[in-house]
Amino acid sequence: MIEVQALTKRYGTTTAVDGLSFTARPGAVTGFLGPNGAGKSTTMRVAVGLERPTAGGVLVDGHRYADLAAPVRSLGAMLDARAVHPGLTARRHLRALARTHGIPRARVDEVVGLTGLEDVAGRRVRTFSLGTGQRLGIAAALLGDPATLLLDEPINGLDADGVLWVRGLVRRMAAEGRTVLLSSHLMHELALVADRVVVVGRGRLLADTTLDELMSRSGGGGLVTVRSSAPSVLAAALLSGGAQVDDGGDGSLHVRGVTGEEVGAVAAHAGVPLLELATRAGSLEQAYLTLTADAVEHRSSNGRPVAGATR
Ligand SMILES: Nc1ncnc2c1ncn2[C@@H]1O[C@H](COP(=O)(O)OP(=O)(O)OP(=O)(O)O)[C@@H](O)[C@H]1O
Repeated sequence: MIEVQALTKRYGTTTAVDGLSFTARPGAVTGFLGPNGAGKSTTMRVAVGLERPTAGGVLVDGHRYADLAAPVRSLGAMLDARAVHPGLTARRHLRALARTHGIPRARVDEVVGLTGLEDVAGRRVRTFSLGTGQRLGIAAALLGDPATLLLDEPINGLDADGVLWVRGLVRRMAAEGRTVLLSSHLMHELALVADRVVVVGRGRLLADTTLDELMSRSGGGGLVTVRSSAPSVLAAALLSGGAQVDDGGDGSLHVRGVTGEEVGAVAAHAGVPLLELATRAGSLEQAYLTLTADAVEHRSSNGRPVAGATR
């Protein structure tokens, strides 16, 4: 379990994390989401004792990282997959880590197997692709068979196979009862894997919620377009049920605040035959963009956040 408690971290005049509190619980994948510069990496670095908090702190299974009896067995972290000596082979790198932490050599072969690195374990790290390097970073995080796994942007730069693999791995880890905290600046990377999301912007908590709750904030799951032979009767019935209704032309209505199923049920109840019904998904991304709109560091001239902007 990871408990972030009123954490503040300042670098000179920059406040990277600003009174942040949330808990990542065992048996679940917690997505840690926020635009570039939101403070995710800083929070994770504090969790593993690489940074000293300005105020508050992070507890791992009830203890500060520095006070854990066997830190790598409690918490496995991948913060920067490139932080490996490029001249070492993957296996030598993992063996060196294992030796430092008193982990048996046999565990190295286990994590090499778990991360699909068998064919490249004898190759020097400098020859690795980004995706293979990420796998090695995750292998290192798994060495101590930790109860909590902390991965900073593990999906960044992976190909489709790699993305599926990371998703499968973290789901398995959570199913085994482990705590998984996974950061990303992209909602769609977490949408299929996270049980909960903690959304941060400019170091502050913006939401700590389930994906369903987040989606419902954007207006009941998106837009439903419905065409019928009696649009005004249907519009009246939908409005009286609390939906937002706009005229879409051609006898069609644009409906927000209800699901497609609910529109169908209202139409049946009102005795209005439907000619067409379409729902538009993707509102989770919209909910996230709306939530973080004020926290994005880089904007285009039209005031919209620039997709993929970096610091
Ligand atoms: N060592 C440091 N010295 C000064 N400022 C820092 C340092 N580390 C981070 N910051 C600043 O703190 C803020 C939060 O950075 P952080 O890397 O934690 O964000 P992030 O959410 O992980 O973003 P990204 O997705 O870009 O990695 C940024 O404004 C960053 O420039």
